[in-house]
Amino acid sequence: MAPAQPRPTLHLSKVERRYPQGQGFLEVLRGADLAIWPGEIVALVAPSGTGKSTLLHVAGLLEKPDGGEVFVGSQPTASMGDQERTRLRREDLGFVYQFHHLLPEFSALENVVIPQLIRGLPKGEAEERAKQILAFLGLGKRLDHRPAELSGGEQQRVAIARAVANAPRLLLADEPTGNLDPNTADRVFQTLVSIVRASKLAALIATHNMELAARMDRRVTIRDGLVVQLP
Ligand SMILES: Nc1ncnc2c1ncn2[C@@H]1O[C@H](COP(=O)(O)OP(=O)(O)OP(=O)(O)O)[C@@H](O)[C@H]1O
Repeated sequence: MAPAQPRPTLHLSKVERRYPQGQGFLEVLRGADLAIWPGEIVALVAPSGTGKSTLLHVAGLLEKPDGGEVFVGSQPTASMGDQERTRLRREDLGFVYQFHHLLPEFSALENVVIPQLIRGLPKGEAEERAKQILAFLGLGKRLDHRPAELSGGEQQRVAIARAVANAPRLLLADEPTGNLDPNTADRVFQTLVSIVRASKLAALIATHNMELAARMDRRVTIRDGLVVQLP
């Protein structure tokens, strides 16, 4: 039997997305194509207002495309129902945002454990895994701290730990270091890359920081509603 063809972890195929504007529509994505392969870290470097968040929302199955298809692995998602999309999002995708969105009343450990419990993992296993990931990210001594008792960089590392705890296939990050000073941003970015590499994930990371973008495997931008490769 012929070996299975390798597939991108994420494949946006001719994706269209438009929003009502006045009498007509604002065409934000007009047939955007993007494939991200296992283990690849791709930077999305797009000027404000060109559709970066729209692309991340469509890739993250938070918004449905108005045309085209979004494949997560081999699964086409455009015609999936909400329940199935939620399941796929929970199992296959991890999200990191500019502001960490941690649960303020829970500890660092609990913030990483809770999404795993929601997915159905036994508590002991979820805690063990959370401890390992937090230790890998240099937070082994901060397990019991609540978000307000952590520095900005530490909070963002907890958010990264939470995003990878369910062993997603794809990590989507929107300005994950945008809220941090340059030195902390650099350290957080390094830990993000190291955990993505160690877990053999694929990642799409939106950033305005060209220095960080230069250290990723590939850079893309959005031009006239299409995804364009940058040098
Ligand atoms: N729900 C919506 N309804 C109407 N227009 C929208 C909606 N969401 C986004 N837009 C418009 O679509 C365009 C692209 O928005 P998007 O948020 O994707 O930009 P962006 O590149 O992420 O910008 P930034 O970097 O400033 O966040 C913008 O002109 C925005 O005003």
